Amino acid sequence: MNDSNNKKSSKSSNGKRPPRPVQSDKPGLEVRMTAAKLLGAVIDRKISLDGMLDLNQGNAAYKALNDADRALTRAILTTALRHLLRLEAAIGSLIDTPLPEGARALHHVLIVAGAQILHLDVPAHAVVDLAVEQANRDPRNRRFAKLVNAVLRRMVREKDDILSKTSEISPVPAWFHARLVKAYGADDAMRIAEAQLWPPAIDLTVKTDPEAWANTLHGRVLPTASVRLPAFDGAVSGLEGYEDGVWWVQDAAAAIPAKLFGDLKGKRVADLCAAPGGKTAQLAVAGADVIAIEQSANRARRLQENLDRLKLSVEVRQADLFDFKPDELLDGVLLDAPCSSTGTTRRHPDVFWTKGPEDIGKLAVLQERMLRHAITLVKPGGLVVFSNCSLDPLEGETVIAKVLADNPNLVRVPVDPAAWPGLEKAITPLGEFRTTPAMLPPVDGFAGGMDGFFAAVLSPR
Ligand SMILES: C[S@@+](CC[C@H](N)C(=O)[O-])C[C@H]1O[C@@H](n2cnc3c(N)ncnc32)[C@H](O)[C@@H]1O
Repeated sequence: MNDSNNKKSSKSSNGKRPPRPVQSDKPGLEVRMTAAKLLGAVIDRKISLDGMLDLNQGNAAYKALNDADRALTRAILTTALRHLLRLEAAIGSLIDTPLPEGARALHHVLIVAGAQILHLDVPAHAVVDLAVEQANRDPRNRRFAKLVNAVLRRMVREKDDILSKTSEISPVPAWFHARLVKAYGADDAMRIAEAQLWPPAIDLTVKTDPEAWANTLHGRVLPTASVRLPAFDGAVSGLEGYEDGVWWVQDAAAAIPAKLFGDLKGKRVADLCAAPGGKTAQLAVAGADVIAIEQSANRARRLQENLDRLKLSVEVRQADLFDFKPDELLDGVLLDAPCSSTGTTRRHPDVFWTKGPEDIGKLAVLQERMLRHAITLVKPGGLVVFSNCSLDPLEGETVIAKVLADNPNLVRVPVDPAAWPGLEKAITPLGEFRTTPAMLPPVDGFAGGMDGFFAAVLSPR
Protein backbone atom coordinates (compact mmCIF):
# COMPACT_ATOMS: atom_id res chain seq x y z
CA MET A 1 0.00 0.00 0.00
CA ASN A 2 1.51 3.39 -0.86
CA ASP A 3 1.82 6.34 1.45
CA SER A 4 -1.06 8.39 0.13
CA ASN A 5 -3.51 5.61 0.96
CA ASN A 6 -2.67 5.94 4.63
CA LYS A 7 -3.16 9.69 4.91
CA LYS A 8 -6.43 10.94 6.33
CA SER A 9 -7.99 13.39 3.92
CA SER A 10 -11.41 15.01 3.67
CA LYS A 11 -11.20 14.63 -0.11
CA SER A 12 -11.17 11.47 -2.17
CA SER A 13 -8.53 10.76 -4.82
CA ASN A 14 -10.62 12.39 -7.54
CA GLY A 15 -10.67 15.68 -5.56
CA LYS A 16 -14.37 15.43 -4.69
CA ARG A 17 -15.60 15.28 -1.12
CA PRO A 18 -16.86 11.82 -0.14
CA PRO A 19 -20.59 11.65 0.70
CA ARG A 20 -21.30 12.70 4.29
CA PRO A 21 -23.01 9.98 6.39
CA VAL A 22 -26.51 10.97 7.56
CA GLN A 23 -26.10 12.06 11.17
CA SER A 24 -28.53 10.29 13.43
CA ASP A 25 -28.51 9.51 17.12
CA LYS A 26 -31.26 6.92 16.64
CA PRO A 27 -30.20 3.56 15.20
CA GLY A 28 -32.18 2.65 12.10
CA LEU A 29 -33.53 6.16 11.54
CA GLU A 30 -31.26 6.98 8.61
CA VAL A 31 -32.35 3.78 6.84
CA ARG A 32 -36.03 4.81 7.08
CA MET A 33 -35.30 8.43 6.12
CA THR A 34 -33.31 7.30 3.08
CA ALA A 35 -35.97 4.76 2.10
CA ALA A 36 -38.74 7.40 2.33
CA LYS A 37 -36.69 9.87 0.27
CA LEU A 38 -35.89 7.35 -2.47
CA LEU A 39 -39.47 6.07 -2.55
CA GLY A 40 -40.59 9.67 -3.19
CA ALA A 41 -38.02 10.05 -5.98
CA VAL A 42 -39.39 6.94 -7.73
CA ILE A 43 -43.11 7.54 -7.41
CA ASP A 44 -43.25 11.36 -7.55
CA ARG A 45 -40.33 12.09 -9.89
CA LYS A 46 -40.11 8.82 -11.90
CA ILE A 47 -36.43 8.35 -11.10
CA SER A 48 -35.09 4.82 -11.68
CA LEU A 49 -34.37 2.88 -8.49
CA ASP A 50 -31.40 1.02 -9.99
CA GLY A 51 -29.70 4.33 -10.76
CA MET A 52 -30.16 5.61 -7.20
CA LEU A 53 -28.92 2.33 -5.67
CA ASP A 54 -25.80 2.27 -7.86
CA LEU A 55 -22.74 2.17 -5.63
CA ASN A 56 -20.72 4.41 -7.92
CA GLN A 57 -23.14 7.00 -9.22
CA GLY A 58 -26.13 6.50 -6.94
CA ASN A 59 -27.78 8.49 -4.15
CA ALA A 60 -25.26 9.94 -1.65
CA ALA A 61 -27.30 9.12 1.50
CA TYR A 62 -27.74 5.51 0.33
CA LYS A 63 -24.05 5.11 -0.49
CA ALA A 64 -23.10 6.47 2.96
CA LEU A 65 -24.94 3.61 4.73
CA ASN A 66 -23.10 0.47 5.82
CA ASP A 67 -23.67 -2.84 3.96
CA ALA A 68 -26.38 -4.15 6.32
CA ASP A 69 -28.28 -0.85 6.26
CA ARG A 70 -28.09 -0.68 2.47
CA ALA A 71 -29.51 -4.21 2.26
CA LEU A 72 -32.38 -3.24 4.58
CA THR A 73 -33.07 -0.03 2.63
CA ARG A 74 -33.18 -2.01 -0.60
CA ALA A 75 -35.51 -4.62 0.93
CA ILE A 76 -37.86 -1.92 2.25
CA LEU A 77 -37.95 -0.15 -1.12
CA THR A 78 -38.54 -3.22 -3.28
CA THR A 79 -41.25 -4.41 -0.87
CA ALA A 80 -42.90 -0.97 -0.72
CA LEU A 81 -42.92 -0.66 -4.53
CA ARG A 82 -44.22 -4.19 -5.14
CA HIS A 83 -47.06 -3.70 -2.65
CA LEU A 84 -47.60 0.04 -3.14
CA LEU A 85 -51.24 -0.04 -4.22
CA ARG A 86 -52.27 -2.45 -1.46
CA LEU A 87 -50.33 -0.43 1.13
CA GLU A 88 -52.05 2.77 0.00
CA ALA A 89 -55.42 1.06 0.29
CA ALA A 90 -54.52 -0.26 3.75
CA ILE A 91 -53.48 3.19 4.99
CA GLY A 92 -56.59 4.72 3.42
CA SER A 93 -58.76 2.28 5.38
CA LEU A 94 -57.12 3.30 8.66
CA ILE A 95 -57.65 7.07 8.44
CA ASP A 96 -60.96 8.94 8.59
CA THR A 97 -60.15 11.62 6.04
CA PRO A 98 -57.75 11.18 3.10
CA LEU A 99 -54.23 12.56 3.52
CA PRO A 100 -53.92 16.12 2.16
CA GLU A 101 -52.93 16.12 -1.56
CA GLY A 102 -49.55 17.72 -0.92
CA ALA A 103 -48.61 15.54 2.06
CA ARG A 104 -46.28 13.38 -0.01
CA ALA A 105 -43.51 13.21 2.62
CA LEU A 106 -46.07 11.87 5.11
CA HIS A 107 -47.36 9.36 2.55
CA HIS A 108 -43.79 8.06 2.04
CA VAL A 109 -43.17 7.68 5.80
CA LEU A 110 -46.39 5.66 6.16
CA ILE A 111 -45.67 3.45 3.13
CA VAL A 112 -42.12 2.70 4.29
CA ALA A 113 -43.42 1.74 7.75
CA GLY A 114 -46.38 -0.20 6.32
CA ALA A 115 -44.13 -2.28 4.05
CA GLN A 116 -42.13 -3.38 7.10
CA ILE A 117 -45.13 -4.05 9.35
CA LEU A 118 -47.07 -6.08 6.79
CA HIS A 119 -44.30 -7.80 4.84
CA LEU A 120 -40.86 -7.72 6.46
CA ASP A 121 -39.40 -9.45 9.46
CA VAL A 122 -38.67 -6.27 11.46
CA PRO A 123 -39.94 -5.77 15.06
CA ALA A 124 -43.19 -3.83 14.64
CA HIS A 125 -42.82 -1.64 17.74
CA ALA A 126 -39.44 -0.39 16.46
CA VAL A 127 -40.97 0.39 13.05
CA VAL A 128 -43.75 2.49 14.64
CA ASP A 129 -41.31 4.25 16.93
CA LEU A 130 -38.97 5.17 14.08
CA ALA A 131 -41.81 6.40 11.85
CA VAL A 132 -43.08 8.69 14.63
CA GLU A 133 -39.54 9.99 15.17
CA GLN A 134 -39.20 10.54 11.43
CA ALA A 135 -42.44 12.55 11.41
CA ASN A 136 -41.33 14.63 14.40
CA ARG A 137 -38.01 15.54 12.79
CA ASP A 138 -39.55 16.78 9.53
CA PRO A 139 -41.27 20.20 9.81
CA ARG A 140 -43.68 19.13 7.03
CA ASN A 141 -44.80 16.08 9.00
CA ARG A 142 -44.49 17.14 12.64
CA ARG A 143 -48.19 17.96 13.05
CA PHE A 144 -49.06 14.46 11.80
CA ALA A 145 -46.86 12.56 14.30
CA LYS A 146 -49.87 11.46 16.39
CA LEU A 147 -51.71 10.30 13.30
CA VAL A 148 -48.67 8.27 12.21
CA ASN A 149 -48.58 6.63 15.63
CA ALA A 150 -52.30 5.81 15.65
CA VAL A 151 -52.44 4.50 12.06
CA LEU A 152 -49.38 2.28 12.40
CA ARG A 153 -50.38 0.85 15.77
CA ARG A 154 -53.72 -0.13 14.27
CA MET A 155 -51.93 -1.64 11.30
CA VAL A 156 -49.88 -3.81 13.66
CA ARG A 157 -53.01 -4.95 15.54
CA GLU A 158 -55.12 -5.60 12.44
CA LYS A 159 -52.35 -6.99 10.20
CA ASP A 160 -54.03 -10.28 9.19
CA ASP A 161 -57.36 -8.64 8.47
CA ILE A 162 -55.70 -5.89 6.40
CA LEU A 163 -53.67 -8.40 4.38
CA SER A 164 -56.75 -10.44 3.63
CA LYS A 165 -58.93 -7.44 2.65
CA THR A 166 -56.31 -5.87 0.36
CA SER A 167 -55.45 -9.16 -1.39
CA GLU A 168 -58.30 -8.55 -3.86
CA ILE A 169 -56.61 -5.43 -5.23
CA SER A 170 -54.43 -5.83 -8.34
CA PRO A 171 -50.84 -4.96 -7.40
CA VAL A 172 -50.19 -3.30 -10.77
CA PRO A 173 -51.47 0.15 -11.81
CA ALA A 174 -54.96 0.27 -13.33
CA TRP A 175 -53.68 1.34 -16.78
CA PHE A 176 -51.39 -1.68 -16.93
CA HIS A 177 -53.90 -4.11 -15.47
CA ALA A 178 -56.35 -3.09 -18.21
CA ARG A 179 -53.70 -3.84 -20.85
CA LEU A 180 -53.02 -7.23 -19.27
CA VAL A 181 -56.74 -8.09 -19.31
CA LYS A 182 -56.94 -7.13 -22.98
CA ALA A 183 -53.91 -9.25 -23.88
CA TYR A 184 -54.30 -12.28 -21.60
CA GLY A 185 -57.92 -12.31 -20.33
CA ALA A 186 -59.09 -11.45 -16.79
CA ASP A 187 -57.88 -14.60 -14.99
CA ASP A 188 -54.37 -14.70 -16.44
CA ALA A 189 -54.09 -10.92 -16.01
CA MET A 190 -54.64 -11.29 -12.24
CA ARG A 191 -52.22 -14.25 -12.09
CA ILE A 192 -49.54 -12.22 -13.88
CA ALA A 193 -50.19 -9.16 -11.71
CA GLU A 194 -49.95 -11.29 -8.53
CA ALA A 195 -46.74 -12.93 -9.76
CA GLN A 196 -44.97 -9.58 -9.76
CA LEU A 197 -45.15 -9.79 -5.93
CA TRP A 198 -42.95 -12.92 -5.92
CA PRO A 199 -39.31 -12.22 -5.19
CA PRO A 200 -37.42 -13.46 -8.26
CA ALA A 201 -35.23 -16.56 -8.24
CA ILE A 202 -31.60 -16.38 -9.36
CA ASP A 203 -31.03 -18.35 -12.57
CA LEU A 204 -27.66 -19.12 -14.09
CA THR A 205 -26.73 -19.95 -17.67
CA VAL A 206 -23.81 -22.38 -17.64
CA LYS A 207 -21.33 -22.91 -20.47
CA THR A 208 -21.66 -26.70 -20.29
CA ASP A 209 -23.24 -29.44 -18.20
CA PRO A 210 -26.17 -27.81 -16.37
CA GLU A 211 -26.90 -31.08 -14.49
CA ALA A 212 -23.42 -31.14 -12.94
CA TRP A 213 -23.58 -27.46 -12.01
CA ALA A 214 -27.06 -27.91 -10.54
CA ASN A 215 -25.56 -30.63 -8.35
CA THR A 216 -22.61 -28.52 -7.28
CA LEU A 217 -24.71 -25.45 -6.49
CA HIS A 218 -27.73 -27.36 -5.09
CA GLY A 219 -29.86 -25.91 -7.86
CA ARG A 220 -32.36 -27.41 -10.28
CA VAL A 221 -32.28 -27.50 -14.07
CA LEU A 222 -35.13 -25.64 -15.80
CA PRO A 223 -36.67 -26.34 -19.23
CA THR A 224 -34.36 -23.65 -20.66
CA ALA A 225 -31.30 -25.57 -19.33
CA SER A 226 -30.79 -22.70 -16.86
CA VAL A 227 -29.78 -23.64 -13.30
CA ARG A 228 -32.14 -22.15 -10.72
CA LEU A 229 -30.48 -21.54 -7.36
CA PRO A 230 -32.21 -22.18 -4.06
CA ALA A 231 -32.92 -19.04 -1.98
CA PHE A 232 -29.74 -17.70 -0.43
CA ASP A 233 -28.51 -14.46 1.10
CA GLY A 234 -24.92 -14.10 -0.07
CA ALA A 235 -23.43 -12.61 -3.23
CA VAL A 236 -23.32 -14.79 -6.36
CA SER A 237 -19.69 -13.76 -6.85
CA GLY A 238 -18.88 -15.98 -3.84
CA LEU A 239 -20.27 -19.13 -5.51
CA GLU A 240 -18.15 -21.85 -7.09
CA GLY A 241 -17.51 -21.26 -10.78
CA TYR A 242 -17.88 -17.47 -10.72
CA GLU A 243 -14.15 -16.68 -10.71
CA ASP A 244 -13.55 -19.29 -13.42
CA GLY A 245 -16.21 -17.70 -15.61
CA VAL A 246 -18.18 -20.88 -16.23
CA TRP A 247 -21.63 -19.37 -15.68
CA TRP A 248 -23.45 -16.04 -15.60
CA VAL A 249 -26.68 -14.79 -14.03
CA GLN A 250 -29.50 -14.75 -16.58
CA ASP A 251 -33.21 -15.20 -15.98
CA ALA A 252 -34.54 -18.41 -17.52
CA ALA A 253 -36.77 -16.46 -19.93
CA ALA A 254 -33.88 -14.28 -21.08
CA ALA A 255 -31.98 -17.45 -22.04
CA ILE A 256 -34.60 -18.39 -24.67
CA PRO A 257 -34.00 -15.95 -27.59
CA ALA A 258 -30.35 -16.89 -28.29
CA LYS A 259 -31.31 -20.59 -28.33
CA LEU A 260 -33.81 -19.98 -31.15
CA PHE A 261 -31.00 -19.80 -33.74
CA GLY A 262 -30.34 -23.54 -33.47
CA ASP A 263 -26.86 -24.67 -34.49
CA LEU A 264 -24.52 -21.67 -34.61
CA LYS A 265 -21.15 -23.35 -35.11
CA GLY A 266 -19.05 -21.28 -37.50
CA LYS A 267 -21.90 -18.84 -38.23
CA ARG A 268 -21.36 -15.05 -38.36
CA VAL A 269 -23.87 -13.37 -36.08
CA ALA A 270 -24.47 -9.83 -34.77
CA ASP A 271 -26.04 -9.01 -31.42
CA LEU A 272 -27.40 -5.51 -32.04
CA CYS A 273 -28.35 -4.47 -28.48
CA ALA A 274 -25.76 -6.40 -26.57
CA ALA A 275 -25.04 -5.10 -23.06
CA PRO A 276 -24.73 -6.38 -20.39
CA GLY A 277 -24.15 -9.41 -22.58
CA GLY A 278 -26.02 -12.49 -21.34
CA LYS A 279 -27.21 -13.29 -24.86
CA THR A 280 -23.89 -12.33 -26.50
CA ALA A 281 -22.21 -14.87 -24.22
CA GLN A 282 -24.71 -17.57 -25.22
CA LEU A 283 -24.06 -16.91 -28.93
CA ALA A 284 -20.29 -17.11 -28.40
CA VAL A 285 -20.53 -20.30 -26.30
CA ALA A 286 -22.68 -21.85 -29.06
CA GLY A 287 -19.73 -21.43 -31.44
CA ALA A 288 -20.76 -18.34 -33.43
CA ASP A 289 -18.36 -15.66 -34.59
CA VAL A 290 -20.07 -12.72 -32.82
CA ILE A 291 -20.06 -8.96 -33.33
CA ALA A 292 -21.68 -7.24 -30.35
CA ILE A 293 -23.08 -3.75 -30.95
CA GLU A 294 -23.88 -1.50 -27.99
CA GLN A 295 -24.65 2.21 -28.14
CA SER A 296 -23.89 3.24 -24.56
CA ALA A 297 -20.20 3.66 -23.72
CA ASN A 298 -20.68 2.65 -20.06
CA ARG A 299 -22.71 -0.39 -20.98
CA ALA A 300 -20.24 -1.39 -23.72
CA ARG A 301 -17.50 -1.30 -21.07
CA ARG A 302 -19.57 -3.49 -18.77
CA LEU A 303 -20.25 -5.88 -21.65
CA GLN A 304 -16.51 -6.21 -22.32
CA GLU A 305 -15.81 -6.81 -18.59
CA ASN A 306 -18.46 -9.53 -18.46
CA LEU A 307 -17.07 -11.22 -21.58
CA ASP A 308 -13.56 -11.01 -20.12
CA ARG A 309 -14.68 -12.77 -16.92
CA LEU A 310 -16.29 -15.48 -19.06
CA LYS A 311 -13.11 -15.72 -21.20
CA LEU A 312 -15.15 -15.31 -24.39
CA SER A 313 -13.77 -13.72 -27.49
CA VAL A 314 -16.27 -11.38 -29.17
CA GLU A 315 -15.81 -8.25 -31.27
CA VAL A 316 -17.44 -5.48 -29.21
CA ARG A 317 -18.30 -2.27 -31.07
CA GLN A 318 -19.67 0.78 -29.32
CA ALA A 319 -22.04 2.05 -32.02
CA ASP A 320 -25.61 2.93 -32.89
CA LEU A 321 -27.11 -0.14 -34.53
CA PHE A 322 -28.57 2.07 -37.27
CA ASP A 323 -24.98 2.88 -38.36
CA PHE A 324 -23.94 -0.79 -38.45
CA LYS A 325 -23.55 -2.31 -41.91
CA PRO A 326 -21.47 -5.51 -42.11
CA ASP A 327 -19.15 -5.98 -45.12
CA GLU A 328 -21.06 -9.15 -46.00
CA LEU A 329 -24.61 -10.15 -45.10
CA LEU A 330 -24.75 -12.18 -41.86
CA ASP A 331 -26.06 -15.64 -41.00
CA GLY A 332 -27.95 -14.31 -38.02
CA VAL A 333 -28.93 -11.17 -36.12
CA LEU A 334 -30.26 -10.96 -32.59
CA LEU A 335 -32.26 -7.84 -31.80
CA ASP A 336 -33.01 -7.81 -28.07
CA ALA A 337 -34.54 -4.37 -28.28
CA PRO A 338 -34.93 -1.72 -25.56
CA CYS A 339 -38.45 -2.00 -24.14
CA SER A 340 -40.73 -0.98 -21.28
CA SER A 341 -39.33 -3.90 -19.20
CA THR A 342 -42.78 -4.69 -17.80
CA GLY A 343 -41.84 -8.38 -17.77
CA THR A 344 -39.10 -7.77 -15.19
CA THR A 345 -41.03 -6.02 -12.44
CA ARG A 346 -40.30 -8.77 -9.88
CA ARG A 347 -36.69 -7.62 -10.18
CA HIS A 348 -37.36 -3.95 -10.97
CA PRO A 349 -40.57 -3.03 -9.12
CA ASP A 350 -40.06 0.67 -9.89
CA VAL A 351 -40.90 0.11 -13.58
CA PHE A 352 -44.65 0.52 -13.06
CA TRP A 353 -44.11 3.85 -11.32
CA THR A 354 -41.46 5.28 -13.65
CA LYS A 355 -43.02 4.24 -16.99
CA GLY A 356 -46.47 4.78 -18.46
CA PRO A 357 -48.57 3.83 -21.49
CA GLU A 358 -46.94 6.60 -23.54
CA ASP A 359 -43.53 4.90 -23.10
CA ILE A 360 -44.90 1.61 -24.43
CA GLY A 361 -46.13 3.35 -27.59
CA LYS A 362 -42.85 5.20 -28.16
CA LEU A 363 -40.72 2.10 -27.58
CA ALA A 364 -42.86 0.05 -29.97
CA VAL A 365 -42.15 2.61 -32.72
CA LEU A 366 -38.40 2.41 -32.03
CA GLN A 367 -38.46 -1.41 -31.97
CA GLU A 368 -40.20 -1.52 -35.33
CA ARG A 369 -37.55 0.80 -36.85
CA MET A 370 -34.80 -1.34 -35.35
CA LEU A 371 -36.33 -4.54 -36.69
CA ARG A 372 -36.70 -3.06 -40.18
CA HIS A 373 -32.97 -2.28 -40.10
CA ALA A 374 -32.04 -5.68 -38.60
CA ILE A 375 -33.66 -7.62 -41.45
CA THR A 376 -31.49 -5.82 -44.01
CA LEU A 377 -28.32 -7.23 -42.39
CA VAL A 378 -29.11 -10.93 -42.89
CA LYS A 379 -28.56 -13.09 -45.99
CA PRO A 380 -31.51 -14.96 -47.56
CA GLY A 381 -32.22 -18.03 -45.44
CA GLY A 382 -30.47 -16.46 -42.43
CA LEU A 383 -32.31 -15.81 -39.18
CA VAL A 384 -33.36 -12.69 -37.26
CA VAL A 385 -34.44 -13.23 -33.67
CA PHE A 386 -36.42 -10.32 -32.24
CA SER A 387 -36.99 -10.27 -28.47
CA ASN A 388 -37.64 -8.06 -25.48
CA CYS A 389 -38.80 -8.25 -21.86
CA SER A 390 -42.13 -6.45 -22.24
CA LEU A 391 -45.45 -8.13 -21.46
CA ASP A 392 -47.29 -5.85 -23.86
CA PRO A 393 -48.22 -7.24 -27.31
CA LEU A 394 -47.70 -3.76 -28.77
CA GLU A 395 -43.96 -4.29 -28.22
CA GLY A 396 -44.00 -7.91 -29.44
CA GLU A 397 -46.66 -9.56 -31.58
CA THR A 398 -47.73 -6.24 -33.15
CA VAL A 399 -44.17 -5.26 -34.14
CA ILE A 400 -43.69 -8.61 -35.90
CA ALA A 401 -47.09 -8.44 -37.64
CA LYS A 402 -46.40 -4.93 -38.97
CA VAL A 403 -42.94 -5.76 -40.32
CA LEU A 404 -44.15 -9.02 -41.91
CA ALA A 405 -47.12 -7.23 -43.49
CA ASP A 406 -44.99 -5.05 -45.77
CA ASN A 407 -42.03 -7.40 -46.37
CA PRO A 408 -43.34 -10.14 -48.69
CA ASN A 409 -39.88 -11.78 -48.76
CA LEU A 410 -39.76 -12.17 -45.00
CA VAL A 411 -41.28 -15.21 -43.24
CA ARG A 412 -41.89 -16.15 -39.64
CA VAL A 413 -40.12 -19.38 -38.63
CA PRO A 414 -42.46 -20.91 -36.05
CA VAL A 415 -40.94 -22.24 -32.83
CA ASP A 416 -41.74 -25.94 -32.41
CA PRO A 417 -43.38 -26.60 -28.99
CA ALA A 418 -42.06 -30.20 -29.10
CA ALA A 419 -38.53 -28.79 -28.83
CA TRP A 420 -39.40 -27.02 -25.55
CA PRO A 421 -40.77 -29.62 -23.11
CA GLY A 422 -42.15 -27.88 -20.04
CA LEU A 423 -42.63 -24.59 -21.89
CA GLU A 424 -45.19 -25.64 -24.52
CA LYS A 425 -47.72 -23.17 -23.06
CA ALA A 426 -45.30 -20.31 -23.68
CA ILE A 427 -45.44 -20.84 -27.45
CA THR A 428 -48.33 -19.12 -29.21
CA PRO A 429 -50.35 -20.63 -32.10
CA LEU A 430 -48.25 -18.50 -34.50
CA GLY A 431 -45.05 -20.06 -33.12
CA GLU A 432 -43.83 -17.06 -31.10
CA PHE A 433 -42.52 -17.24 -27.54
CA ARG A 434 -44.54 -15.41 -24.90
CA THR A 435 -43.45 -16.10 -21.32
CA THR A 436 -44.99 -14.45 -18.25
CA PRO A 437 -43.92 -14.14 -14.58
CA ALA A 438 -46.76 -16.53 -13.67
CA MET A 439 -45.06 -19.43 -15.54
CA LEU A 440 -42.75 -22.08 -14.00
CA PRO A 441 -44.58 -22.74 -10.73
CA PRO A 442 -42.53 -23.09 -7.52
CA VAL A 443 -41.15 -26.62 -6.94
CA ASP A 444 -39.54 -28.28 -3.88
CA GLY A 445 -38.57 -25.10 -2.07
CA PHE A 446 -37.39 -23.34 -5.24
CA ALA A 447 -39.02 -20.01 -6.13
CA GLY A 448 -41.30 -20.02 -9.17
CA GLY A 449 -41.73 -17.53 -12.00
CA MET A 450 -39.71 -16.25 -14.90
CA ASP A 451 -39.42 -12.88 -16.61
CA GLY A 452 -42.08 -11.92 -19.11
CA PHE A 453 -40.43 -12.18 -22.53
CA PHE A 454 -41.40 -12.10 -26.18
CA ALA A 455 -39.32 -13.73 -28.92
CA ALA A 456 -39.96 -14.46 -32.59
CA VAL A 457 -37.81 -15.79 -35.42
CA LEU A 458 -37.91 -14.27 -38.93
CA SER A 459 -36.07 -15.23 -42.09
CA PRO A 460 -35.60 -13.30 -45.37
CA ARG A 461 -36.12 -15.46 -48.48
C1 LIG B 1 -32.63 -4.86 -23.33
S1 LIG B 1 -31.01 -4.28 -23.29
C2 LIG B 1 -30.11 -5.62 -23.99
C3 LIG B 1 -29.82 -6.74 -23.02
C4 LIG B 1 -28.82 -7.73 -23.63
N1 LIG B 1 -29.25 -8.25 -24.91
C5 LIG B 1 -28.53 -8.91 -22.71
O1 LIG B 1 -29.05 -9.98 -22.92
O2 LIG B 1 -27.76 -8.74 -21.75
C6 LIG B 1 -30.99 -3.15 -24.62
C7 LIG B 1 -29.61 -2.55 -24.92
O3 LIG B 1 -29.68 -1.87 -26.17
C8 LIG B 1 -28.85 -0.74 -26.11
N2 LIG B 1 -29.28 0.17 -27.19
C9 LIG B 1 -30.35 1.00 -27.19
N3 LIG B 1 -30.44 1.65 -28.36
C10 LIG B 1 -29.41 1.21 -29.13
C11 LIG B 1 -28.97 1.52 -30.45
N4 LIG B 1 -29.62 2.42 -31.20
N5 LIG B 1 -27.88 0.90 -30.93
C12 LIG B 1 -27.22 -0.02 -30.16
N6 LIG B 1 -27.58 -0.33 -28.89
C13 LIG B 1 -28.67 0.26 -28.39
C14 LIG B 1 -29.07 -0.23 -24.71
O4 LIG B 1 -28.02 0.63 -24.30
C15 LIG B 1 -29.14 -1.53 -23.90
O5 LIG B 1 -27.87 -1.87 -23.43
